[in-house]
Amino acid sequence: MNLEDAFAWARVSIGDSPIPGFILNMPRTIEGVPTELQIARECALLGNYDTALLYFESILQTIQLYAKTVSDTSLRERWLLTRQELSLEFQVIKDIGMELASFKERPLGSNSFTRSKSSLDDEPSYGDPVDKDVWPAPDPPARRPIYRKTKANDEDNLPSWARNQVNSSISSARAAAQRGKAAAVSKSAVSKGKIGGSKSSSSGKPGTASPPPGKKLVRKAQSQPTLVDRVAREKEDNKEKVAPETDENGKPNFDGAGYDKELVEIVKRDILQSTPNVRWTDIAGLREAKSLLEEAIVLPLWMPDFFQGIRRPWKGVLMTGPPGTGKTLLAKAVATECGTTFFNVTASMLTSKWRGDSEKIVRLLFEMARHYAPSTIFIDEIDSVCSTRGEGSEHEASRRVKSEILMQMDGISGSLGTNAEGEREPIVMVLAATNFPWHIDEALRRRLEKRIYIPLPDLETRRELLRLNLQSIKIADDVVLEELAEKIDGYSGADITNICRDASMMSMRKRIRGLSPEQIRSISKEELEAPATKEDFEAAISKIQSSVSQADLKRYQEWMDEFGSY
Ligand SMILES: Nc1ncnc2c1ncn2[C@@H]1O[C@H](COP(=O)(O)OP(=O)(O)OP(=O)(O)O)[C@@H](O)[C@H]1O
Repeated sequence: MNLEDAFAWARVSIGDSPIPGFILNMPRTIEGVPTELQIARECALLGNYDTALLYFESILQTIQLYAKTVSDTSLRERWLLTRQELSLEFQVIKDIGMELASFKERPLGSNSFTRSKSSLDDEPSYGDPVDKDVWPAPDPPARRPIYRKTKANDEDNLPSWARNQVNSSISSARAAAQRGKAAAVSKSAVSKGKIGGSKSSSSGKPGTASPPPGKKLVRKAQSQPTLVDRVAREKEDNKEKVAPETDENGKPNFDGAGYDKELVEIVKRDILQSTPNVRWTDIAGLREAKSLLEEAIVLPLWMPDFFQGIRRPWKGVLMTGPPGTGKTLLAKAVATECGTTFFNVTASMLTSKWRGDSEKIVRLLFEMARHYAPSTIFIDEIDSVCSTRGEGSEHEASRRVKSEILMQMDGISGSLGTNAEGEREPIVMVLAATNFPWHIDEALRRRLEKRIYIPLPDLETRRELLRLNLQSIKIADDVVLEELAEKIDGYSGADITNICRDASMMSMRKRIRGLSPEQIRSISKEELEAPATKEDFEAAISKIQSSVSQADLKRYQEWMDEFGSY
């Protein structure tokens, strides 16, 4: 369908039917988008907001579906950006439509708009509002003509002011499209049209044929912001409210245009952690895991030319193992030590708190990660959002979130090549953790190319853990860390931290037993901070059992034998 045909169709349908059937039958191809967009904008210009919105919806959907099929990240990003801009336009048109509807609901009567005989027989026309200060001028689109198709020539049925406007819009749109400046199309088309007004009336000189009805109102309407003004203003607002110029590191702030401001704030506040402040030295043992993570993340940053082609960096790393073994700490240390921006997401955040918005959050998250690259996205408890697909109990929303994560991970090129603009691809690494690796969807498992096991601490690590945990408290001379470390075989790092905390509070508990609140308050700090004894540690160990069973360990071993990738 060429532009004229499409437009003729659209014009015929305006007024004939609230939902023109041809829209529903329209082929949804990406090639059809420019034409559809042209029609959508023309419909908006002529005040047929319902039809314009239908077109916009179809366009947004087409772009979204198409973007999913584009493997080139930068190209896909550009499509998604275009989609964001169009959805802003869509929103503005929707707002205008709603505003207009609210005018229509007001009764026509003494305190409303008066009707006068129109130069067009079948067209409603409005005179001046009775009280201009109280009642705003109705939006000119309310006066839109109802066009009817004739055998002779469709355009004959258009009043000349509208025909001139449409023709000039189309020709300028064509010219601009040829120059490849799509943005200019809307600007010139809309500003010329002033949404249902006319060029001639804007200059105060009526056109050659009958001027548009309700000239005074049209003039008044011209002082109102145009579609383009509103889009531009909304973008400005977004920038002002969402994105100050630079962050604390002097990096340009993420421009959340096109996204719900609240979502951008949520991600910035709850997920983005620029400095998690955990060092390798804060983590006991796990030497293998540390060096693997370093290799996966630091080396590609240091030697980008080496990590090309088959040696591209890993897209994702899965850390699995019993609970409390330091997986979260490792992820934080990666971000601190490697200087990457850290996005800390727990899957439960996505599945509960923002149900409904979860997919948008995932999209936003990856977009922000690319903006602040090099970035590490840490997804804890990934099994709860990416469990095996198609299970009966699977919720539709979590299925969509899962698909979005997979799609976004595919978008991480993993190569350090250059994009169409000659810029280096941003490095975004997904680091996931789970205590239930057997629940993970196989498609996700494949994308998490490195799958490493974070084990229970061995003897040396347990000793180191005791040392780390006890460095800020006093311990009695009878405490031998080596002996203690042997006694707590089978305990996780988190269990050991609990034991140390409990033991360090034993002397205080003994000291305050049987005392009144008054007496407790009068105890000196020195007395309370008596060193933890061997007896205290033994009491703590007898109270706290290991949180990991042998059966669990066996299951991890079996899974790693089958799917592990070091
Ligand atoms: N290797 C370690 N070095 C230092 N502290 C550790 C280590 N392992 C565990 N801990 C302690 O255990 C706590 C829990 O660790 P972390 O949250 O990293 O475990 P996790 O494996 O992510 O647990 P979960 O699977 O339950 O989320 C830490 O805050 C820390 O006190």
